Amino acid sequence: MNDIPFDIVGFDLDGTLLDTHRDLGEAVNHALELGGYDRVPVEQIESLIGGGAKIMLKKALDDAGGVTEEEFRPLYKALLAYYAEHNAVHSRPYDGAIAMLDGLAERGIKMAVVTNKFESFATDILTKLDLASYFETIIGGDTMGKGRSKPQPDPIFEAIRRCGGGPCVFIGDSTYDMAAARAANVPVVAAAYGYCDRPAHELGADIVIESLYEFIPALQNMPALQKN
Ligand SMILES: O=C(O)COP(=O)(O)O
Ligand SMILES: [Mg+2]
Repeated sequence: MNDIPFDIVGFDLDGTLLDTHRDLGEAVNHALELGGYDRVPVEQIESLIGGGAKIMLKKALDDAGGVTEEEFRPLYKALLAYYAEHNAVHSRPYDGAIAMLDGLAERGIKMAVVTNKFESFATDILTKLDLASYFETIIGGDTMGKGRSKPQPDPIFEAIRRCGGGPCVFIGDSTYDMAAARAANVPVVAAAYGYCDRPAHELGADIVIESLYEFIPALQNMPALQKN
């Protein structure tokens, strides 16, 4: 029986379902080294995650002094090539993720991933971690076309559509997620354990959780704020 007031749950990926910062950090460091810059601690990369790989590398290079568009392009290409080969070396679901996904599946909830990663990377990682089958659809930063990724609402609308419609709640860890969910008019939960580019309680979420074990209990207590 479904005891939560939603039929659809949309998930951000990096910093929400999966701890991916080490693999992303290694990819950034690969590009930094190629450009002749010093490596940075992978923990430092966390706050750069959320807007996709391009923004992550841009921010890392800005911190290192900045580059021209011409210098940027080959480094970005190198990052993507490296990440394609090393995207699930250290990346793992957060504690409580599997039990939570099973709990939602038992309730007949349709689940979707809405990430700013490239769709192919997201699908590849979730497949390698044996998690892809939980999801009705995986929508990446490139799925909807240019200018239509989070913080735009488009990928959330598309996820709801692909899940057959119905009341939806979204969970994410960054300002991109909060803005996208607000623009799509769906309630939103903040993952305080993630890479929050702002303190979790300042993200403007309806609810803040400290671990994925808290997610289903939080949903049970959440009124259906919106029928889509
Ligand atoms: O890789 C990123 O920067 C963003 O990914 P996310 O949308 O899954 O957090
Ligand atoms: Mg995220």
